Amino acid sequence: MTRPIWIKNIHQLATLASNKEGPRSREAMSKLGIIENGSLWIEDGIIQAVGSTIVLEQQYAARREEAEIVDATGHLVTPGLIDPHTHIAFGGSREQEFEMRLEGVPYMDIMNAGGGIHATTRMTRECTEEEIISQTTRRLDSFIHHGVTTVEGKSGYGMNLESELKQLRVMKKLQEIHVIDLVPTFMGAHAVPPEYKGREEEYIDHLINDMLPVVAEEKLAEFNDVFCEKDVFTPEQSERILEAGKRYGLIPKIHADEIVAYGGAELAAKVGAISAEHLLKASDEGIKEMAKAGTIACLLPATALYLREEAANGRKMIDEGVAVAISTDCNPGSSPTTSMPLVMNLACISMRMTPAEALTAATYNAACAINRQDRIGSLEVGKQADVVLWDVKSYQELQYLFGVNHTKAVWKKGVKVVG
Ligand SMILES: N=CN[C@@H](CCC(=O)O)C(=O)O
Ligand SMILES: [Zn+2]
Repeated sequence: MTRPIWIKNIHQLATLASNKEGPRSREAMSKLGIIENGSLWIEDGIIQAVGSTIVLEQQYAARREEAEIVDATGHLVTPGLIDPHTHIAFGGSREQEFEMRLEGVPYMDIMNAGGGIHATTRMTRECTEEEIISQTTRRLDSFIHHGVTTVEGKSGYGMNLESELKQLRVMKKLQEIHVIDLVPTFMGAHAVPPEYKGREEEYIDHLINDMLPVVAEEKLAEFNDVFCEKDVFTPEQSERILEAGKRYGLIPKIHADEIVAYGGAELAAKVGAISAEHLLKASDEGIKEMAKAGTIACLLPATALYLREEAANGRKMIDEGVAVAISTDCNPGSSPTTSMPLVMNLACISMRMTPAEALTAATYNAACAINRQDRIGSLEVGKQADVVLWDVKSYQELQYLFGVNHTKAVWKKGVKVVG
């Protein structure tokens, strides 16, 4: 039996609790369920009680000696942050491309010349499972130190049956050995591999007929993602791939309208995608359709910054009724960061979201984007005790003091893993 944990005297406890289920948009994104001088009682990895310290002192009067007490005077406590979009399991790195881009070479030109996603695919194919596990573990360690307790991860640097399965199996193993919960997405449609150049439809047939059945059979993924972009997959091809995934129980996600407006947001609404990603160039019509369909916008302001592009219009999306989540997009090319706190800062600075909206986007709405809102994303009785204690007094201060990692302690399923 492990000792209960009682985190008390919390200056500001942002529970993110609400009596309304489902992704939040408009003013619901600003409601953080704040408790001043709050308390959390954690036992068996689960939150047993949430409330003011005065109330929990009475409730647990008979058991206070039993508990390990954490005095959070002067501190903010939030749910563990959730990163709903990463490409975390890969081999190698691409710092020379970073220099090329700084000299002005566009991201897609590098990719079309065989670099970018193709370069990482070559390096990932060459790695053993053990090598990818070791490189990915370093990134997961960095995530947890930034207060992130759950991470979605995509395949897509294999682009053949063997290597796609290798990436997904690596994530399955990491799920067993690392404290972070990893949520796997199949993204065989990250690009058309060079060996299929000019035979795009054949690659799609291969993906649908040979890859999807094995991914589903081995239960290696929950979602199916496509890079719907000019010179990658057209909306029609993307729809075919996502509809095929649905037949295997994989929920659609789409990398949409990142570089050019391409109808990705509209397609996300049409196929019932749980989320559409990037959306820098999403059309007004596409945003409206996403709001109507309940598709979450998963916005990646660190990627926009890194590519020196104008960020997606998060403000407009929230005002139009789209639920917004945010993510690092952690990948070796367009956003090699593991800092969700920085992403929250950028959501405020580059997407004109409020500090409260940024926190909702990195917790509850991020949980919704990976279909986990029943167990994570808010601090409520019965939910997993994924908790972060921050070295600031409020969520406002967390977003204001930007570019700094204020994580002081992290509990994953009630076990202290940082601090
Ligand atoms: N845009 C497509 N895929 C990734 C980048 C992958 C890479 O450059 O390796 C993204 O979401 O940003
Ligand atoms: Zn991505």
